[in-house]
Amino acid sequence: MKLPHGCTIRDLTTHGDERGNLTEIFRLEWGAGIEPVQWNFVRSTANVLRGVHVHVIHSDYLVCLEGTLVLALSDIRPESPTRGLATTIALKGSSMQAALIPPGVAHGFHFPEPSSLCYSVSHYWNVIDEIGCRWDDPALGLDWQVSDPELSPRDTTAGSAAEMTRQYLAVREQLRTGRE
Ligand SMILES: Cc1cn([C@H]2C[C@H](O)[C@@H](COP(=O)(O)OP(=O)(O)O[C@H]3O[C@@H](C)C(=O)[C@@H](O)[C@H]3O)O2)c(=O)[nH]c1=O
Repeated sequence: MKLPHGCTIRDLTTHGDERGNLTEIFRLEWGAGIEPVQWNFVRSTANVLRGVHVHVIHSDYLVCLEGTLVLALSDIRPESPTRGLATTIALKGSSMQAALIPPGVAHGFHFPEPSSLCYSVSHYWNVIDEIGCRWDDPALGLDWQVSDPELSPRDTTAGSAAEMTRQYLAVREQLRTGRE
């Protein structure tokens, strides 16, 4: 499966015994492309959809611990070799994988069943870095296979993918010039 440039999916090894099981979900030495500063734990009820969001600053590193996470990715970076590439991948708690999403790759999470997600970020949560759009805007190129998901108020009133891209580029430029 082709992923947007810089995204990775890593298979994790689960060690089972009579008590249950244990899975290492992150080691710095794996070179996963992130040095986390914050970890979040998220529970979602069935048919919740979070996103679509894109970040200018931070990368996300996520593992579905229980249930199913359908991860949707859409590359909005104008300079990316995979610009416009969009795909969906099912990550399962029963066979854990870790996904890395770099800045500029718009993403959404759909949970078809009650699910738990653990994710870390490369930079502390900052509302400036929370840019989003309507999850079902056709311009994202995503084949969600979802109807009428549960959304947050913010995601329900989000604008178009074109507006999200404009905002992403404006914030990126603002941060670049602010650094100079
Ligand atoms: C993301 C985040 C939220 N919050 C708070 C804000 C709010 O009160 C509550 C729920 O936040 P949100 O509605 O923004 O959560 P959510 O819609 O799940 O936001 C997440 O969506 C996925 C798709 C991502 O890409 C994440 O980076 C993040 O944007 O938690 C924090 O305190 N720290 C955090 O790191």
